[in-house]
Amino acid sequence: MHDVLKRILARKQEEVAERRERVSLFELKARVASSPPVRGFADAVEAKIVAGLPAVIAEIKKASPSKGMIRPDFHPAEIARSYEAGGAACLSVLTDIDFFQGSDAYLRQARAACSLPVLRKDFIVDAYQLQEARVLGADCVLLIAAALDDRQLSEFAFIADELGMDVLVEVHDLDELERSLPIPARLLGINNRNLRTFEVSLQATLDLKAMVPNDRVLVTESGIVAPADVQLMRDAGVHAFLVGEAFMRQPDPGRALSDLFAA
Ligand SMILES: O=P(O)(O)OC[C@@H](O)[C@@H](O)c1c[nH]c2ccccc12
Repeated sequence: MHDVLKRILARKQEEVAERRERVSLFELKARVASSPPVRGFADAVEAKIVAGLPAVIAEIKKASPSKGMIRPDFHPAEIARSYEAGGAACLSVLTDIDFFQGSDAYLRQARAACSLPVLRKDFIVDAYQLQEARVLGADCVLLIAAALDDRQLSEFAFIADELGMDVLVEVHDLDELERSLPIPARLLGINNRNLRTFEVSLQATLDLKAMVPNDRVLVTESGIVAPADVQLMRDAGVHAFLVGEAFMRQPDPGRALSDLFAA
């Protein structure tokens, strides 16, 4: 069993060092000052739930380390418009280059094409990436508990908040959940995929659900592909979903979204 997350994080440290060479933190902070206002990400998720609707964070993902190429014919702006028409609450855009074939440009293109709030889906290991996310137009960032120690988690959540962005804290097991609860993030993601082994089980959400306080919005992440999966989550009282692959494999991703959540 090789630890994929470890490899991704090692490479990410190098990538951040390279980026910092090209654009200094000083320069980046100047760009933050002239960034357009954020769109409320957590607000958009909560608005759907309050209205009795599923809150779907629809992901724009070309490829992944576990699945390889998912969507060769890949046009982020078109996908964003399709998701918006299909009823998505928000978008999630992969920006990691080396493992997910993502790009900062994809986030910019997707956000410019619609009015939905956007999550920068990447492996944040350095505060530099938070400034970068804000400049790119991210309305929310992902903080992965498995990738960060307690100090980084709280520090990065604080900085994201200062930059006006919402935070989705992601956990996969009880230890990570307990470490994440002191973080005042409104959105708590339970990843059904273990990022070290890529094994997926919706049981992860069901097992941890009872330990999530009511003041957090629980987002179930990964492996939601069929109406039965959606029903299982609804029966457990989970109403926010992060879904990528199931939509990306269909010609019309927004149609796939409304079909999956129609029942
Ligand atoms: O394509 P799926 O199985 O619907 O999963 C989407 C999303 O949950 C997944 O891409 C994801 C969740 N957490 C992550 C962290 C890094 C990279 C990717 C992810």
